Amino acid sequence: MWPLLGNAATVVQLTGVDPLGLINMIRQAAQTAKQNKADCEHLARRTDELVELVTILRARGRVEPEAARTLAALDETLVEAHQLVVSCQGHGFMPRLFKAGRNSDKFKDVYKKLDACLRNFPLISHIIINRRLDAITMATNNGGGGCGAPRLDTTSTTTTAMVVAEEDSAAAHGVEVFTLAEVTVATDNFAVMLGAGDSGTVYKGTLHDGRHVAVKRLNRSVVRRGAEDAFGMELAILAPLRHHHIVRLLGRCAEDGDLIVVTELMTNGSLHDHLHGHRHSSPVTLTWKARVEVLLGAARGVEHLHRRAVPLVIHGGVSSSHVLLGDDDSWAGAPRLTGFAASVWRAAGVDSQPVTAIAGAGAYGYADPEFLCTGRIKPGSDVYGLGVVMLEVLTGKPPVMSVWDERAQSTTAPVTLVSFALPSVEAGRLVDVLDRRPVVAPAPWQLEPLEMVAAMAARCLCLHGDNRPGISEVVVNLERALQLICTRGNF
Ligand SMILES: Nc1ncnc2c1ncn2[C@@H]1O[C@H](COP(=O)(O)OP(=O)(O)OP(=O)(O)O)[C@@H](O)[C@H]1O
Repeated sequence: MWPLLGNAATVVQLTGVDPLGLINMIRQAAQTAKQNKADCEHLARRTDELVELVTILRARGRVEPEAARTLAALDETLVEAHQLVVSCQGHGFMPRLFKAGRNSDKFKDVYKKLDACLRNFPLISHIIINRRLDAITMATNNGGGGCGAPRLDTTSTTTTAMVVAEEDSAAAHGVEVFTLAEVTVATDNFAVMLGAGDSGTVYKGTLHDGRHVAVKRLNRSVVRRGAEDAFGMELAILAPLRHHHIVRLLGRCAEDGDLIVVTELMTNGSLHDHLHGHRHSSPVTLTWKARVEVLLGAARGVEHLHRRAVPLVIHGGVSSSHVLLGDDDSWAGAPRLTGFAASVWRAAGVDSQPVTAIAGAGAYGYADPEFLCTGRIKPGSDVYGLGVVMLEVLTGKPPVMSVWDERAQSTTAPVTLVSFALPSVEAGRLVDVLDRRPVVAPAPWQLEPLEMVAAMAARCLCLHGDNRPGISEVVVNLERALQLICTRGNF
């Protein structure tokens, strides 16, 4: 189709309109379409979803041959989409060209082409990063010592490679590079700890320009195979993500064996701390409205990763510790996802994909049972994690806990929240496990929206990923539950 794509002019370049301009023109033309109005508007929405991708690719400047081929096909499809929408405006010679009957086939054809382009991008990113890793590994192993020089151990080689490989991506997305001295000053020598996770410890900091930030420093004393690789991967995956419900990556530092990620500060900590910590009067524990708002925000973040991010991402670690809450006035409506160390780019054309040793599908209590059996991760693994978070929010209980055994007069060995609460939910007895902090004795009209959330949680927690709902269905369900709560008095 486009044999010399590396350097060849694309259709868009030939027509003199850039892809963002075309997307805009499609949007405008759809508004005035007279025939196939619904199809035109749908097509406009689909092409609107490409704005992020096109912006990122333009920011990169240099385009690899694989990406150039797909970009050219995308350009060509955008031109076709624009012609099709214009043809539906009912004047000129185009309407004669695309008769109504044939138009529906034309729309299908354009959707197919758009899908084909979008499916290619994760694969392309994968190829490009692997190629860079190979080149860097070869250079590191051959360089400096010549024949007989000792080979670096694979972990540190891969680490160097990952860090360098993410540099292109991070730089293209405006991620700043900080020196260790700058980070040390910003954090007052790592004085205030915000939290700690599997891959590092997070500190509070203030940059020279006054921005408050969270600084995650890989805990190098923890010998965890692959932890450093995860760090580089986290940067590469997080750098291009821009969404209201995903924490924003601001900077990084790789110096003197220190690997540091700088993100925006989420001043109200994690959902886990609010639900299970020692806060006496957290707004999350006070109302069901706030709780469902937080769930909805988290679900929207996952929806972005699964359906709109470029490349698509599987989070791999959805948990209440990875749902962060922001400013006082808007925090309940603006939770953001973090914890991307186990994330992977979604592979094209497969239902599930193998993961490396460093990635997974959730910590204990959150892990997708299908992943535990097969070792393969899929978007449904995140839906399972979100199902556990939904149960945490409904019951106020942590993902793993001990329960009091009346007969033995002692606490049991730790059990998961799923095995503790799901039987009651499935039996229609949510009240038996419902958290009483927001409403001590909920009336049936208050229980109804919570039962909607519980029923959705139960579906998210199906053993087989294929039986779980897609993330957009979860979002719609939570929107409905929230709407019901709001119309019934914001309890
Ligand atoms: N941007 C932030 N603002 C405020 N607190 C944060 C921020 N990032 C992390 N934290 C705190 O630090 C804790 C651990 O951070 P994070 O989830 O990134 O680490 P992690 O569990 O090691 O992640 P991963 O699973 O990616 O390794 C969080 O639960 C939260 O309490």
